[in-house]
Order: sequence, then structure tokens, then C-alpha cells
Amino acid sequence: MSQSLIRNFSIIAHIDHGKSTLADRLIQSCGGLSDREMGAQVLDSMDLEKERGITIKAQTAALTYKAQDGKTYHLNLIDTPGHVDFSYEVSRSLSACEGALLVVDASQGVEAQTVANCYTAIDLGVEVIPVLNKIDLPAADPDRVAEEIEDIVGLDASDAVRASAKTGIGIAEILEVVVKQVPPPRGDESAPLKALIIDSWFDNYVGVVMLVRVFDGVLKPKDKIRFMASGAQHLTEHVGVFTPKAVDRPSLSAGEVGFVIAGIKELKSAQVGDTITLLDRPAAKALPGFKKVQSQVFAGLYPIESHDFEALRDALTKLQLNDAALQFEPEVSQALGFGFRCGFLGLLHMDIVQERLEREYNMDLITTAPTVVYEVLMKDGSLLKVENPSKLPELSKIEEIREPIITATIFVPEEFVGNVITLCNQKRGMQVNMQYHGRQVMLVYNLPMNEVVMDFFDKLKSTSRGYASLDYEFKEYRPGDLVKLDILVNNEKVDALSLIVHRATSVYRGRELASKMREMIPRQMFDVAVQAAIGANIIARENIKALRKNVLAKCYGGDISRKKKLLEKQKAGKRRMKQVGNVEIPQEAFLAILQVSDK
Ligand SMILES: Nc1nc2c(ncn2[C@@H]2O[C@H](COP(=O)(O)OP(=O)(O)OP(=O)(O)O)[C@@H](O)[C@H]2O)c(=O)[nH]1
Repeated sequence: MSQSLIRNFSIIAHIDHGKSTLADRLIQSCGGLSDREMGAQVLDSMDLEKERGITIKAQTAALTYKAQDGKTYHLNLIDTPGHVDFSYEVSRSLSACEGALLVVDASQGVEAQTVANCYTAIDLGVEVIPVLNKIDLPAADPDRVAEEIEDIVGLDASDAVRASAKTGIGIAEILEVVVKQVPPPRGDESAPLKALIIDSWFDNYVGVVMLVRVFDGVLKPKDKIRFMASGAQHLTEHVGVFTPKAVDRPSLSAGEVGFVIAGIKELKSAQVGDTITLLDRPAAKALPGFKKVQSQVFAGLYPIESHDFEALRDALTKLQLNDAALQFEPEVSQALGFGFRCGFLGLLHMDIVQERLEREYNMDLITTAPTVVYEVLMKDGSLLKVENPSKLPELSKIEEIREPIITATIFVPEEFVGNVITLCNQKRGMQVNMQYHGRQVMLVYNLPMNEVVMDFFDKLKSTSRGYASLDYEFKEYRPGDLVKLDILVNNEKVDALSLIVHRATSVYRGRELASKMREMIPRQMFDVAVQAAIGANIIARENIKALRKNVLAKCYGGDISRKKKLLEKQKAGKRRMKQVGNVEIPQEAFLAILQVSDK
């Protein structure tokens, strides 16, 4: 296929600005799917995404478009996620593209991920084309938003296409703009093969599926291939494209984006970012690949039934292939037994992994409270990374504890600026910058990350009636006055409930936490004491009174089905409990800290 007729592009946007709707429209108008197949939103294919309405895995569609110049073009659309947790996937998708449509909601304007994603694209040398979406809305103000784009992002938006992905206005124009403004790929078809793995996942029928961008050379079925980083060798079985249905092709050549299936069973050998080359005519140098993503948030995942440990390991291994950002390592908790310490990009990522384990792999899990990674300088000069509060060494041996600080960029309409500043101050934030851009205000704060992972995003949304948007990046480790808060249940420390908190809020949080736990732990056959402690000091104590009545007593003499139902309900409830010592603790109690509000 002639490269002059290929256009590889992504759509980038702030969450909810209409990226998926636009992608569907483009696919539909290029005839990729019949109306019946369109479904609600085709690119967000995972069930979970449908429910949450966010795009998680980048996917792609190869489209055929007859342009006004009479030529037929091959457009490869690569979908990208829009949430702050998944920004690394945006850069992955973008490295397979020459152009990107920057979709901005004309009723909302520029927001945090608009800016972050746009800069990522510019850094990667991708041509960015602004599109003003949702112009059908009465509140749309495309002129103002075009100015905002110029003012904040520095991109000329005066000629930006004004579109509505919902009604279809501007879709034809967008396709023309893609053909005219996105540069065609410039690979060398006769050079040795270089194909970048931009995504890979495990399919139960065919094994590992890799999404690749071919930069040089040609890849065909029956080719012997080699992965340049891992060294693994395989025989190509199928190559093809997603339309978005998978369709086999005789070859994939320089400039094209498509899938490769090579009968790969072992999950590790098809790493995202690796370069595929041919065994008998290898490329001299691999493509640059991707920066390794660092997990920012850690939590323990424990099977409720201890014999599910191996099944959980298996499920995590499979998920990891699909999700390079997920990390895990076995760990043992006195309270919870054998489980895994898992690293995530953020809270949303953690939620999604947990839900996928439960739904797709039928795991019943207990999750501990999320924590960030602390750096601990010991008195003997050594430096430790602590990603599990219960592993914090004895205070007497510690010189200082350093916590991760992030730089957060927040966009918010003027009327909510005061609320947002108050929130940032509550979270120990330091203002770095504040700028007015029309109605939008950009606030830049340095904030301790542990304050942000807990509930900052939800608070930010509620304090701004949903209008504020956030993007953040890691800045540095900084010494902080931090202490370990332990929870004791019937005088026994429950390691899985330990937390690292700032000294100033430790007493308050300890009390709140103990009182939340009292509400959450069901009454048992005996009294249960819940205590919060810092070192040897007990700072709070709550009592859970023993249960007196039999639950069944109430429906004695009543009909049997009701009794059965009650027992069923109890049984179902039990599945989410973990026996710690002689006390049954429900899942919610392990996450109670997320519900402790600020003073
Ligand atoms: N009125 C109007 N609504 C639109 C338009 N485009 C998208 N929407 C709606 O805006 C909401 C968000 O659209 P999505 O396409 O899911 O947004 P997205 O950017 O893909 O969001 P994520 O996948 O979550 O990142 C949906 O309810 C769409 O129906 C438009 O042009 N006009």
C-alpha cells in the first residue's frame, strides 16, 4: 500500500469531551460497521468501560476513505484513554501516529487533560489539529473556546473544524482535514523490519495478540520474527487490521498499523514497547520504545479463600500483559494471609483492576487501603522504599521519612477558585502559580501525593460542581513529619490496617478511623475493642458490643422462604469478610480510611 495514502492518527481529549463518540462517527461514516453493529460506542469495547463510560485500553480501527481529491485513503484511527491515570497510554498510542485530533468541548473549554495530552503529542512530534466539538449544545461558545486554545495551548484554532459528534455536523470536514493535515508516514519498505508493539493482550483462543506499528520493512504470515529486547523468537501466524472487527491481511508494511498473532503463549515475551524484526534479516537498532511506567499507588490484594492464591497469581499475570502499568509481588500479612502487593497508576486504575479480577476471573478479594511509596532514610545511611505501611521500620532507627510530592495543574471556572484553594490548603498544598485565561483559571500546586490519592479528585469535583479538572505529575521526595498509625482489634495489631499519616492530622484521623471501623465491623458473639495507636500510645478506643439476639429469632414461625433468604443474605455477606484472629472484618473496614473526612 502506498504510504502517501496512509494517515495514522489518534484522537486526544479531556475526559467526556466526546472522543469516543467522534471515533464512532468516523468509523460509521467510513463504512467500517453497519448501523446494527455500531451498538452504543464501539471503540470502548470492554463491558467495564461501557458501564463507567471511560476508555481504558487504546484500540484501533483501519478505515477506508474516499477523499474529495478522488483518491482512496487508508486511515488508521488509534483510540486513546482520557483519564489522568492513563496518560502513559496516550503517549503509547501517539507514538504510532503522525497526527492527532485535539477534541475540545465547545461548551466546557480547555481542561487539564486537553493541555497535558496536547503537550505529550507536541513532544512526540505529532501534528495536532484542534476540533471544537458539541457545537449543537446551546451553551457552546466555539469562539471563546478557540481563543482559549490559542491562549493556553498556543495552537492556532481560528480555522478549527466546528463539529458535533452527536448530530454529525462537521464529520465530513474532519475526515478531509485528516487527509490534508496529517503527514503521511515515511518508512522504508525495503529496509529490515522494524515494528513497534504499541499494545498487547491475551486472547483465550489465539494467545497473545499484538498491536503494532510497522516503521520499516514488511511483515507477513510465516515470517520468523525476533523481539529485539526480550530476544524471543516466534513464527508469525496471522497479520491483519481491526476495522474494528479483526480482518486478516496478506502483509503489514511500512507505515501501517495492525495486529500480529504468532502463537505466543508465554505472557512475558511480547512486551509493549519492544521492537519486532525478522530473524534472517534483522534491523540493526531497536526503536526507542516507551518509558517504563512507575506505579504511584500500592495496595494489598488478598483472596478471601486462601486456596485461591495461585488462581489470583495467574489472573494478575494475565492482566499484566494487557496492562503494563500493573505491578505485583507476593506478600504475607499476619491478618490476611498470602496475597499480593500491587502497584497501580492511581485509584481509578486500582478500581478497574479489582473489578476485572472479580468479573473476568471470578476472584473474591479483600483490598487494603491504597498508599503511596515513601522513601525512608535510616540512621545507618541506607535508603529504603516503603510501599506497605506495616513494613515501616522502627522509628528509633529512622533518620527521616520522605513523601512523594506532585505538581498538580487544575483548571477551574473563576467562581470556584476560592473553594479549590481552600481544598488545596487543607491537603497541605503550596501554590506555585495562578493564571486567568478568560473564564478559566489555571492553578498550579505542589501537594503531598498521599493526600491526593485518597479523595482529592472526588473533593475537587464536588467543590467545583464538577467543573474543575486535574492533571498531575511526580515532582520529588520531600522529608515530612510522618507517623505510622496502627489499628488494634481486640488488642491485636492488624498489619493490613496500618497507615502512614502526617503527624498534624494523625490523632484526628486515628479517632475517625476507629469510629468508622466500629460502624463497619458487625457485632460478634463477644465484645470487640477497636483501638488506634501511634507507637505505644493508644489515641482512640471504640467498643463493639456483643450480639445478643439470633438473627433468625425475628422470623420464627414466619414463612420458610424468608428464613432461607435471610440465611442466603448472610452467606453472601460473609464472602466479603475476612477472619482476623477471632473477629470477622468486612471488606469496607479495610478501606475505612477513604471515608474519613478532613477536619
Ligand atoms: N450534545 C453533544 N453531546 C456529545 C457530543 N459528543 C459527545 N457527546 C456526549 O458527551 C458524552 C461524552 O462523550 P464520549 O464520547 O464518551 O467522551 P470521551 O471523550 O470519549 O470520554 P472518555 O471515553 O470517557 O474519555 C457522552 O454522553 C456523549 O453522548 C456532541 O457533539 N454533542
